[in-house]
Amino acid sequence: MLPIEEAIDRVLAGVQPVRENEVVRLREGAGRVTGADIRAIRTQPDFDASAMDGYAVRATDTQTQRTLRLIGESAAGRRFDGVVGFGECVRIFTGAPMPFGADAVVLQEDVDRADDSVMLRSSTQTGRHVRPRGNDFTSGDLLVPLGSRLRAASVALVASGGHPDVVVCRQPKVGILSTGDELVRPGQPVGPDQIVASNVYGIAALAEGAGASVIDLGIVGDRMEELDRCLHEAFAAQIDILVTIGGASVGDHDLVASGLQMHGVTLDFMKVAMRPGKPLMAGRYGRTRVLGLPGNPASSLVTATVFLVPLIRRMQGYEHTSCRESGRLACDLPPNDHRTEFMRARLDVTGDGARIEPLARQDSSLLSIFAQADALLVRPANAPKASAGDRCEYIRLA
Ligand SMILES: Nc1nc2c(c(=O)[nH]1)N[C@H]1C(S)=C(S)[C@@H](COP(=O)(O)OP(=O)(O)OC[C@H]3O[C@@H](n4cnc5c(N)ncnc54)[C@H](O)[C@@H]3O)O[C@H]1N2
Ligand code: MOO
Repeated sequence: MLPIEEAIDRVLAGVQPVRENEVVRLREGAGRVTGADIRAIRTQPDFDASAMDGYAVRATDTQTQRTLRLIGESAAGRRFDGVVGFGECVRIFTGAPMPFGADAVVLQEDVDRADDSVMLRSSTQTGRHVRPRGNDFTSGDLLVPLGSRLRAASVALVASGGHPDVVVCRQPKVGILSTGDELVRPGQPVGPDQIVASNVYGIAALAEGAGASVIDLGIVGDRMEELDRCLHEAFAAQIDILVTIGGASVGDHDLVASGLQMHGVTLDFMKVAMRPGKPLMAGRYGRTRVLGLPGNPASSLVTATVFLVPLIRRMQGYEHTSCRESGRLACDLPPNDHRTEFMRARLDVTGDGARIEPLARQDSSLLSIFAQADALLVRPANAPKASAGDRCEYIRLA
């Protein structure tokens, strides 16, 4: 059986980022990867602006004059058109353009006012409480470089730079095919001996969270002709990654490995030294990467977290695909065998760092337990017994 690190390396080997660009509305841009350098097409602010509510003054005047004459008002969106002369001031509000002649703002808390007379309690200096033109950025400045994931602040920055749309890389396209005679869709009548196909929902959520677009390719029964027809349709859909669920093990009805091979998929490996998720296939069909995940719900979610998410990240150009963090065990653990174990666990992050405690039941069919887990505690292959307080690695679950 292949060690997990080697299996991950082999899945990621030679993966090229998707570099086909498309233009999306900015509201759809969050989480996407930029396909070009994004430069400002305006200057922000495009005028010297007040940073406070108060009075726009000529700083030098305040060295000699403490009483100034109020000659108008500058509000955000509606500037004062005149010029501030010697001994004069203008009422001003945060974000409003500085009037010509004025070069500082005195806070309203620091004056006494009687009608058109404004009495300053102290002098001020040039530039005080003024945001100069271009304080944030200037037209032509690089706002977000090519290949960056657009976060909340970056989409706001791109908007501020004057762009209603943004050039992004096409998302990696993942097709998910569920296999098994026993499966029906949620909401459909569940016959005797049938269960609801649940894995596709969890895996689609993981894939979309990692930045992919997902097509649900449906459910295929345990018959070779049916599987072959579905694979044909799947590859015709121009997907970057095909994920199959179930039928990956050694039972008489586990047809996926032979079905994939008959269809022309080159399988690189079919088993990994991990728990859960031992029956795991990886291969290629032309430029499409193929992952054959096991059917047990926890096994499929763990293998998707460990293999599919990094593959999607690499296809978006991320070098760092591993999301392991370090914490301390909350309890003792027995020695591990030759399979790296991913234990569904509770995470408690306090000022002293992360404490991590595996949940009591680790059976790979238990979605109710998985849904309570915050993290996967990683027990390396052949790890000796460990004690509460020992360092350990974990993968935070989204
Ligand atoms: N003799 C052996 N038996 C098994 C081995 C082994 O090494 N020798 N490996 C076991 C391990 S480990 C796993 S994991 C499972 C994986 O088997 P498959 O990938 O072939 O999965 P299935 O048999 O199709 O299904 C297993 C289980 O999961 C349910 N399932 C399947 N698809 C879905 C779905 N889309 N949503 C929800 N649940 C699903 C299915 O009904 C089964 O209960 O094999 C062990 N056996
Ligand atoms: O390795 Mo299987 O994934 O335990 O259930």
